[in-house]
Amino acid sequence: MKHYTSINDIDNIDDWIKEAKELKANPLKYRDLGKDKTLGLLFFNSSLRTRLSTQKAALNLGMNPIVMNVSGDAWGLEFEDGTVMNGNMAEHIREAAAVVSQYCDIIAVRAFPTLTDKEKDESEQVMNAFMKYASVPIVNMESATGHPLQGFTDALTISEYKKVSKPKVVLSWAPHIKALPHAVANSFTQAMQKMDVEFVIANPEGYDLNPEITGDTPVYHNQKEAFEDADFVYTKNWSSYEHYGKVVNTDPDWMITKEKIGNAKFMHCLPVRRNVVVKDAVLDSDSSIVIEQANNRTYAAQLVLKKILENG
Ligand SMILES: NCCC[C@H](NC(=O)CCC(=O)O)C(=O)O
Ligand SMILES: NC(=O)OP(=O)(O)O
Repeated sequence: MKHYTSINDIDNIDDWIKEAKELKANPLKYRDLGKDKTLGLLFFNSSLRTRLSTQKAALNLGMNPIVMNVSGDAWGLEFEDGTVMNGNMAEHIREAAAVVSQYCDIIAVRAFPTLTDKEKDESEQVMNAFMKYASVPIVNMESATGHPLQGFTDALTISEYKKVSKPKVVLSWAPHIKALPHAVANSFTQAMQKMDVEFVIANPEGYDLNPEITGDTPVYHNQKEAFEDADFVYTKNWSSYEHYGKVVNTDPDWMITKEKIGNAKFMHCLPVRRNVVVKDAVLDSDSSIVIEQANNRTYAAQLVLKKILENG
């Protein structure tokens, strides 16, 4: 594998899950694979889990991680071609990506969407510019439309906790005060579509995800109906896709409660706002597997880095 920018880069999710479980059982087995190799992590946005688990994954493989907060610390980056750069942006991505490629053997990038310019977000301008102008492999640490390290982590976690061979998995929208990206929901959907699970999505009217991603997956506008016999309830807020980037509903009736989820396991990528998205009683109960889910971020990232290192 050269780059890892989408769930579509996973050739066989069952094989990947098996390999990630082996890494989790023996995380230092390949500690010489990345010896003297450098992983550069570039953050255009905040992060706790991705920032730490991806570094931990690199360290487990013997790599040296170096981290930069691009927004604020680096020069403002211009992504448009042919512009007269007489505004705020001091450096073009063409030079920046080429230069960082000289220091790093793999570059990982986090860059959220604008949520105002649908066309620009869907063009994955930042991720694609790095792929084009860097000369080393690129890893997506959450881009405008996808969070494939999270999506694969979620598949691994469901595989670990499932009690039946084909569990029912529900992706449920929940309220939030801010307009959030679609990336996590998109990658989770794509990961579930590759797994042997019964997968459905629950969201209010006006919150249907990009139909090109949801495809044949059933979408319910009634949360109760969707939650019937669920084994896993994966919760995430996202802003409207149809009314792009807008918050068109904050109905607290969509918040996740103990009563609603019954015996299902509760999942969330984190960070999560307590008592807005989900009640304390869920997060503080045995139903919640969010901490182990976050633990799995390390092994998901480790497998991705391992596959890229082995390729080159
Ligand atoms: N990487 C995991 C989620 C990141 C981001 N969440 C956030 O921005 C939450 C911000 C807040 O709660 O203020 C998202 O939804 O894509
Ligand atoms: N789930 C996740 O990506 O968390 P961070 O935003 O803290 O990295």
